[in-house]
Amino acid sequence: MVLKAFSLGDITALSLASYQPTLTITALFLLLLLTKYINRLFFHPLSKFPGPPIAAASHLWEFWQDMVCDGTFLQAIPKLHKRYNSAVVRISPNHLHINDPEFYHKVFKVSTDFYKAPYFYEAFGFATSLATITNPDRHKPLRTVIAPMFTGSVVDEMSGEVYQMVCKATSMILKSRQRAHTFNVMHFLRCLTTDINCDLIFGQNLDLVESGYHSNEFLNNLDIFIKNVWIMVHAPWIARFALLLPNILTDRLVPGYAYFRKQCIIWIEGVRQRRAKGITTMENGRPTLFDVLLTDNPDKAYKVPANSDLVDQAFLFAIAGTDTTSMATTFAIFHILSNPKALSTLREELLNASSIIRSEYNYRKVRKLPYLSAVIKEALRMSSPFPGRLPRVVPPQGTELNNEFIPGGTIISISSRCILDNEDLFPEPEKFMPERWMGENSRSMERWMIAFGKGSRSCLAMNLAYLKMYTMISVIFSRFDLRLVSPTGPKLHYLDHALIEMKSAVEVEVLVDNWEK
Ligand code: HEM
Repeated sequence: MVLKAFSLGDITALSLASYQPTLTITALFLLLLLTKYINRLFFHPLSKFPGPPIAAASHLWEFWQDMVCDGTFLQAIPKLHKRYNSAVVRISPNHLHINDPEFYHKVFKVSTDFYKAPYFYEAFGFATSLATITNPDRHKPLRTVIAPMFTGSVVDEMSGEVYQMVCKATSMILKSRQRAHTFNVMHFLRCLTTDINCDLIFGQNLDLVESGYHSNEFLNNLDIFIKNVWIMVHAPWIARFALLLPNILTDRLVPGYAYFRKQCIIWIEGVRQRRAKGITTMENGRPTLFDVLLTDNPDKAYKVPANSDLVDQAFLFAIAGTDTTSMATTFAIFHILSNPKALSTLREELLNASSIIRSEYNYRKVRKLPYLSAVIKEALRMSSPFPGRLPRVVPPQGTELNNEFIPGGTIISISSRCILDNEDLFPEPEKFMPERWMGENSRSMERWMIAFGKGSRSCLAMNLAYLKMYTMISVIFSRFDLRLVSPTGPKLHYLDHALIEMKSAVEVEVLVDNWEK
């Protein structure tokens, strides 16, 4: 009995003694955390701005929207601005979201001193690419080397080839139509844009259209990568760590990532091997983007970088050139087919222009067709493939909005959806109205065509994106009478995964092939 009492007392005393340091450390840690949260909530320079207290105190709110609610940031943001009745809301301890169209032009302009935010751009796993470099002194020279590949006149020269690829692709629709009367628009356009893109960037054609536009490993892995993109942003150390592991483990940790890098290495190696044989251009005499990137250019102080930097570049162009244009064009096809008036106006314009579309494709003239141009702008407005945060850092001297000072170093975001759905700029924004880009307002409206961004970091390949969109839409609607099978509702659903991830599949049926008649 004595022994038992002694043992129990002793054990309790002993365990308390051994737990004491752990308890003290835990208590200290919690106290530190609490002090940090209280400081962020009440004494931080951004505490004067409204927002959910959880967002002010920790990164949990942003994490919750991205990871747990799976890319619902876009829906949550306008609600916050409404709830707090403010153009500025705090969405993270050091991050403000701003809903003010004029302020957009202060940030997204040529020679801006609001630079891209490293926490975001460097986390995607291709940190030295043109789009993700945050340091302007490294970005500007690289852009000068790549930009000549995408000028208006260079892109004009590609129009014949792109037209041929689009025509061939539309013929494949008919072949597949013999098996099934409908086709998945997004899937078809992704295969087409991937073929065009790989040709231009690496001089290699994946032949996705030719092989009956079946899903392939590249597109499957692109889907997987985009689906999991927020893991990279919220836990960037995972990607860094994953890269040190064998590919099979990397793919477990950040799905799609290892495949993508491996595929980029194969493409770049293909260009290297061709060049080693003395062939420095494609058959059409034009160099590919990687012919340019694999050549020192002393005039522009460009030296071919390390292989990992080239892979980053390939990674960016493989993603940027594929889903962006196909998504915007899917939106165009869906909305045209959902609006009988838009469909008949477009068909009439294209019918009258058949000499510059069907007989001999003249892109310079096609891109001046007024209704087609308005349709494309409206589709870009309604889709905006990069709809959410494109965060920038406020320059050291700080900035001002509505007489409120925002200190230097603050991260700010202006989601393009907030501008493109702004009722003052675009009345009844949920409606597809190409006419809003026409008539006497058309020039002033250009200021709000922000789907490609604006300024020094705007889309480098805007001309190419337009070429693809004009050609795909003009050929498809000249050639076919189509019927929308699904969705039959007024909206396309998508999630914000930095790039949009489509949730609605647009299914269309070919009724008549007008070019067969
Ligand atoms: C409808 C189609 C497209 C849209 C709406 C679009 C939109 C954008 C936007 C908004 C940005 C700026 C992103 C930011 O601020 O972080 C951007 C950058 C960029 N885009 Fe596009 N894009 C499209 C197609 C393409 C295509 C087809 C390519 C390449 C083949 C491309 C290559 C790039 C590159 C390289 C940048 C980085 C430019 C820089 O920072 O200097 N884009 N794009």
